Amino acid sequence: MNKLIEIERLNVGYENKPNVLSDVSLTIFEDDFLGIIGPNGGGKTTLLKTILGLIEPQDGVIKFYNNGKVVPSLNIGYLPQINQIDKKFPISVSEVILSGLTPHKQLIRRYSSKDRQKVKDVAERMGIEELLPRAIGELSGGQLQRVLLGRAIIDNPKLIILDEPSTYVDKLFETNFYKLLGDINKEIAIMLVSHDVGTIISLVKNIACVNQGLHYHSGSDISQEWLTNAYQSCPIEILGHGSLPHRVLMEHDHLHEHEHSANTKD
Ligand SMILES: Nc1ncnc2c1ncn2[C@@H]1O[C@H](COP(=O)(O)OP(=O)(O)OP(=O)(O)O)[C@@H](O)[C@H]1O
Repeated sequence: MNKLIEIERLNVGYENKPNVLSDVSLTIFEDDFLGIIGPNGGGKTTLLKTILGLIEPQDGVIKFYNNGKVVPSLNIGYLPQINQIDKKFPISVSEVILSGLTPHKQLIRRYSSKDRQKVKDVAERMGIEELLPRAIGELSGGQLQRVLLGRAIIDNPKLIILDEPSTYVDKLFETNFYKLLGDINKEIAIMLVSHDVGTIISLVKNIACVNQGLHYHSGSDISQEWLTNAYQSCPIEILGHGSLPHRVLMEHDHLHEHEHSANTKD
């Protein structure tokens, strides 16, 4: 399987908060569906922002690949936490989706009729065609999520990164949303941050637990037993609901997490 992103020995921190991520290594594959779990303040968003180039690491390497060859950058779609969106901003659904077509995602640009057709196609796929002329302030949380997902995929990215997409969203909506993600994952790699472990473990192909360090679980070898172990070494704030898939737990080593688990809270 081809690599898409390779992260080696990453150290990331802030001026007043060093060592948010310590010695983190991770590989994301071309058809990956990678779940990112971990406690509040464990560094999940920091990891996403570093991959997106929004934060400069103190140390370490991030390599991007296209068809197995190293490239300088990658087209990545980002779906922010919904509470980061200012719903009072006077902008329509179609404008939000269109803004996903610009290199720096700025809002002002001239768009062609081809661009507008792309918006229609994406909206159709997301099931939100009727919402296109509406202002984003009029939307429900679930509708807004679809709009943001449309914005994230419109530019044919190799990877989309979703930060807690199910926050404030009802269960029926969530099920449909995850179906949509499964469909998108046939073409695009997905990195999904969630506290809702119960839901994501039935969806993802691999899991990384981020708690200053990173522990990688390949192939979703996840069970109730795994969850108990993970909870000890990578405490997860909100445990998921619904039934867990029963898969065989493979042997794995939590040493790295234990090394870092002492001082990872805010
Ligand atoms: N801009 C910043 N300046 C200083 N410290 C920051 C900044 N952003 C995050 N932090 C700190 O870095 C740590 C990791 O934060 P981060 O948002 O990456 O965690 P998280 O795992 O995404 O948390 P949550 O699950 O609550 O979203 C926290 O202690 C946080 O307070």
